[in-house]
Amino acid sequence: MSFSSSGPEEAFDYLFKIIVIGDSNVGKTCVVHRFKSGQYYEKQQNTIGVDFTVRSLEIDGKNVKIQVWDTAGQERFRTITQSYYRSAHGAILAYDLTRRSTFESIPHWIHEIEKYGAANLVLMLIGNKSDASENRQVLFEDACTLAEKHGLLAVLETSAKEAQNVDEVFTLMAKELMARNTLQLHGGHPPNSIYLDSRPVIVSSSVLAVASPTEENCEDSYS
Ligand SMILES: Nc1nc2c(ncn2[C@@H]2O[C@H](COP(=O)(O)OP(=O)(O)OP(=O)(O)O)[C@@H](O)[C@H]2O)c(=O)[nH]1
Repeated sequence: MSFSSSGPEEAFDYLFKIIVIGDSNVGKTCVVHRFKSGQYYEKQQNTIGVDFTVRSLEIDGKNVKIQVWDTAGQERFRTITQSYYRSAHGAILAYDLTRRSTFESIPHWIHEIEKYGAANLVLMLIGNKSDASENRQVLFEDACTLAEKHGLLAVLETSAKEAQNVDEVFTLMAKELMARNTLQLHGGHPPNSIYLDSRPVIVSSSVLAVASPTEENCEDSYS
C-alpha cells in the first residue's frame, strides 16, 4: 500500500523519521546534507534547534521516504531537541572520531534517547570524520564495544567530507525499520526480504555497503 500527500510523485510505501543527535561540531549537519544533496560544505554556523530534511530511497522495490531531523548539539537547545525524540523511529548517535570527548558523551545521548524516545527506537552509532583518521582519538574497536554494551544496531565510520558510508547509514537504518515493520504486519519473517535481527552490525569504514550481518562485516565478539 502506498500513501500520498499531495500527488502521485509523493507516493511512498514506508515513511520513517530518523533523528540525528550528538555533541556539537561532530558533523551531524554535514552528514545529513551529504545524504540529502550529495554535497559537502564547510559549515560555519551551529544548528539552531532542529532542521528538517526529506529524501526518498528505493529499497527492495519499495519507495521509502526518510525524514531526517538534524538536531543542535549545543546544550542550550536541549529542551527543543528532546521534544522531537518521542516520534522518531530511529536515532543516529554521532561522534567525531578525532575528538574523544564526543565519543565519551555517547552514553549520555543513549540515556537521553532512552528517556525521551519511544521504547522500540532503533539506535545506530556513527563515528564521523573518518577522512581525518590521522588525528583519530577513538578506536573502531572501542565503538564496537560500546555498541555491544548498549545493544545498538550498527557502528559505521563515516565521512561527510569524502562521502564515505553516509548513504549506507540511512539505508541500513531504513532496512531494519522495514524489516521490523513487515514483521509486525505479517507476524513472522517476510519472504525474500532482508532481515536484520537487531544484533549489532559492525561495519568498518572500508565496507561500502551492508545488507545483513554476515561473518565478513561482524566482529567476532558479535557472532
Ligand atoms: N574533516 C571533516 N570535517 C567535517 C566532516 N563533517 C563535518 N566536518 C566539519 O566539522 C564541523 C562541524 O560540522 P557540523 O555539521 O556543523 O556539526 P554539527 O554536529 O551539526 O554541529 P551542531 O550544529 O552544533 O550540532 C564543520 O567545520 C564541518 O566542516 C567530515 O566528514 N570530515
